[in-house]
Amino acid sequence: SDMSKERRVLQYVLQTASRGDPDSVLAAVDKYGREKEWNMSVGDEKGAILDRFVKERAPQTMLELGTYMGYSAVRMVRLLPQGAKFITVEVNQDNAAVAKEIIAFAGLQDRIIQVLAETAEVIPQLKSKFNVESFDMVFIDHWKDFYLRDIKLLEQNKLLRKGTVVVADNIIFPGAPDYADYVRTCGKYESTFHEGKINGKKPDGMEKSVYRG
Ligand SMILES: O=C(c1ccccc1)c1ccc(O)c(O)c1[N+](=O)[O-]
Ligand SMILES: [Mg+2]
Repeated sequence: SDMSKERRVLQYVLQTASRGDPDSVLAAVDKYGREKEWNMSVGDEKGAILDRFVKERAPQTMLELGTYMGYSAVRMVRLLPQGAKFITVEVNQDNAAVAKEIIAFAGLQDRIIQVLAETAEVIPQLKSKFNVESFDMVFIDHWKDFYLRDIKLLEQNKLLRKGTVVVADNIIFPGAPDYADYVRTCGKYESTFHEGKINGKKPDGMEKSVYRG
């Protein structure tokens, strides 16, 4: 069968970006998405907001739910201090394989732990399997109807602590209304919405929720 869209993006990155240069990798994914085929990476507008959150929090431990092609993993790890621990979880084998190549091309393979699993399965194992006490920051960007289930799993497994910053993509499109309602009204988070368009046109945004501990 012919190449998947994700493989076409990878080929474009390998042919046009500079090895070991994360910014050129991000620019290539964004350019391909703008000029050729849209892809569901967080992109440059919401990505710039994410950059600011990462710089402000400077997390030593970070978790991402939903690697996809590795765009947001590259985006965030490029801003982390060298010793930081970054774990990203993806259930789709083909996309995880593309992400592995994009992350390696960006030169960040030694700073990213990729896990191929369902998030509900791996969240309860993170402390034991990956020697994590708790996360300073979490980025949620996988299936929208799993957001609420998984933030509750993170709470129950004591993986959040006072000041943990939880950022969730796609609050408007495709939307995660039950998640947004929960973080805004349960009393455990200081939650704010940050508007950011998809591909410069489609209204969307991310929710930033700081755990009160
Ligand atoms: O689900 C979609 C989707 C829905 C409909 C059509 C295309 C993609 C999507 C859209 C934008 C995202 O940022 C994103 O993370 C996702 N996703 O799959 O997780
Ligand atoms: Mg998304």
